[in-house]
Amino acid sequence: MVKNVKDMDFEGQKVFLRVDFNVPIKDGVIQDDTRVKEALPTVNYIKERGGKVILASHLGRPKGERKSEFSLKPVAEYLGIPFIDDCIGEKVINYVEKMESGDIVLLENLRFYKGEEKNDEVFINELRKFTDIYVNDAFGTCHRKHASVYGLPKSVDEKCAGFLIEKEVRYFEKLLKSPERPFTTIIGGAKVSDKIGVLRSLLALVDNILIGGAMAYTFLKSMGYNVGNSLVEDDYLEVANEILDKAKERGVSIYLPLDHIVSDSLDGEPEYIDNIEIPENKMGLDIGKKTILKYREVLEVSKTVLWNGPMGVFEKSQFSEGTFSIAKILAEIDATTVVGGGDSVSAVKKAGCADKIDHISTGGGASLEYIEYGSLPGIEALKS
Ligand SMILES: Nc1ncnc2c1ncn2[C@@H]1O[C@H](COP(=O)(O)OP(=O)(O)O)[C@@H](O)[C@H]1O
Ligand SMILES: O=C(OP(=O)(O)O)[C@H](O)COP(=O)(O)O
Repeated sequence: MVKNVKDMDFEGQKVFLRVDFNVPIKDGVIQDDTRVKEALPTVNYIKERGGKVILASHLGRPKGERKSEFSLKPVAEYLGIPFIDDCIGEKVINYVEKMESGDIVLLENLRFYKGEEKNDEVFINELRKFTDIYVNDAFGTCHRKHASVYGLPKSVDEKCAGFLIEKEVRYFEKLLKSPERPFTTIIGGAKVSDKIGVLRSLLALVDNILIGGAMAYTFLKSMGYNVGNSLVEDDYLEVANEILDKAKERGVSIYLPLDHIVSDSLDGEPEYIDNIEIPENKMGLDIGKKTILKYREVLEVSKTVLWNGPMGVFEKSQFSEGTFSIAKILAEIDATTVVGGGDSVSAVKKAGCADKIDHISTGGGASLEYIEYGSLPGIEALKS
């Protein structure tokens, strides 16, 4: 059984609260604060009940190195709370010893240490030194078997889930029980190797899969099309092929881009290509207008839509039309709509459509894996 915060007595306790503050930051400015805001009910609940709140998160993928662009300091400044420029060691232990009931502090990026992603025992022991109670509210990271999400809670007796995890799980449970059909999923973004496997399981659940973003080029290449310099994960070409074959067997329709916006580089001038194939030396950076039209047709007759991953490099205005168009279509259609993932949610908000989406999930990969397995390692680790 997984406990929740209401089952705990936080008074005077050191509470390690794992949150997902992996928010898009540009020049030190938070571009989308959804994940921060969604964690606040749990933060405030523990604070009001006298816990010493030690907030811990990752930001981006610094690969075990201390890199200033991945610092969580801007998030502490945004929240107006104290910040420690480390997440383990004497500095943290000494600070926590002086904390009083109701105090809050944010630690530096957990992924500045290799031990976090390796779920390393020594790193876990360091975190345990200042953990009386462990609370996980990092839904977006619950699919990772990392130290702060998996190893630490497994080694702590007093542990529970926060309000955000409860809310997300409740929503996905309901969605999965009896989704209205046709059920369409839209997958894009750049984390191809992370998300391509999930497509295999989604074949058992959905009627249509619309593919965009970098994910599309691995599929197109696997079908023998030229994709120029587009982002492709060559190790996954076979997986892509297998998914296409299985989809045919099961009668699931997979849609891929028919045309593209390409350029020489991420900062280059946009060029429209009215073709599935991409010329040598060009990279596909957004879906084209024919693709948008086709995807609209499918979405307009769908009754449940789950979207994770932008259709292009939407952070640059010249490559944002595909993503923003999909966001607007989702806002218009008569279907249950769910959008998950840091960047996808940011895109929906930038397009001004967030209030027309039924559920904005703080997890992209996490929500997909929840759907795949019916639980997540970070949630399993909370079971006593
Ligand atoms: N065609 C593309 N080539 C390179 N990067 C892309 C492409 N399409 C989308 N992206 C990038 O994918 C990133 C988001 O991917 P991902 O993290 O998988 O989504 P989410 O955060 O919503 O789960 C964005 O930064 C976007 O610029
Ligand atoms: O942004 C996240 O995932 P998402 O992009 O799938 O929503 C989470 O913070 C997990 O980050 P990770 O995919 O680097 O482990």
